[in-house]
Amino acid sequence: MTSSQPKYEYVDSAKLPTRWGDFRIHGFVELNGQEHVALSYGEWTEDDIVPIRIHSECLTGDALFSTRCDCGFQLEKALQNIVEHGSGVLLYLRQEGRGIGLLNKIRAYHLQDSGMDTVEANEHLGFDADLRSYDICKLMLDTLNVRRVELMTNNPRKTDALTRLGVDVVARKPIDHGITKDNKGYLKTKTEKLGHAFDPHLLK
Ligand SMILES: Nc1nc2c(ncn2[C@@H]2O[C@H](COP(=O)(O)OP(=O)(O)OP(=O)(O)O)[C@@H](O)[C@H]2O)c(=O)[nH]1
Ligand SMILES: [Zn+2]
Repeated sequence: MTSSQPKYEYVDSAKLPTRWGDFRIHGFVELNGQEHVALSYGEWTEDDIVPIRIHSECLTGDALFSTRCDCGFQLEKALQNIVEHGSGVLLYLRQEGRGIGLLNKIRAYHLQDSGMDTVEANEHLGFDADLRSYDICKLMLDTLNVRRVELMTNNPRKTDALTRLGVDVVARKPIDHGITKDNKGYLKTKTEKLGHAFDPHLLK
């Protein structure tokens, strides 16, 4: 393989009506076969600031209604925010379990059931705390003609990654939805060990 070969490519787009409004879905694939999607809503020009969310796959939270994390709540809120604003993009990255995969996340949950926190559990299994890469976001945003964004996140790594990729992150919008008795400890650990920007009053 030569270094000039693209690592990812755009595949196709289609309509995607949702509970909140009519989105379009855009498919992308990495050379290793990993598939990702972006949802877009409304219209913009390349000078506009577009609200976006980079969402990491969480089967348990996004599809199975888990309250162990905040993912499902954030996903819904992001789509609602986009429709309310009238335009925006959700990048749905298939990086389950912060990149360790679904079954390893279940192993990590089991360790957390016995008292470890989310970072300790990853490390016990031989993984770094966070293995995610955001490089494909650049191709996704370029394909959708998005240059300037308001990023919905509490995770400063996402802001830094987009900025390094040449995306103009004009603002960050906190997304503090879905704090439950089951995930407060997890969110506190994210704040203390992973640098997430949660309002400490919300986690009391
Ligand atoms: N390894 C591991 N992954 C987890 C755990 N709980 C949630 N995840 C994964 O973490 C990812 C979501 O990351 P979060 O740290 O919740 O949030 P974030 O995406 O970094 O930040 P926000 O943009 O603020 O939501 C998803 O891929 C989840 O599957 C856990 O205990 N262990
Ligand atoms: Zn989750």
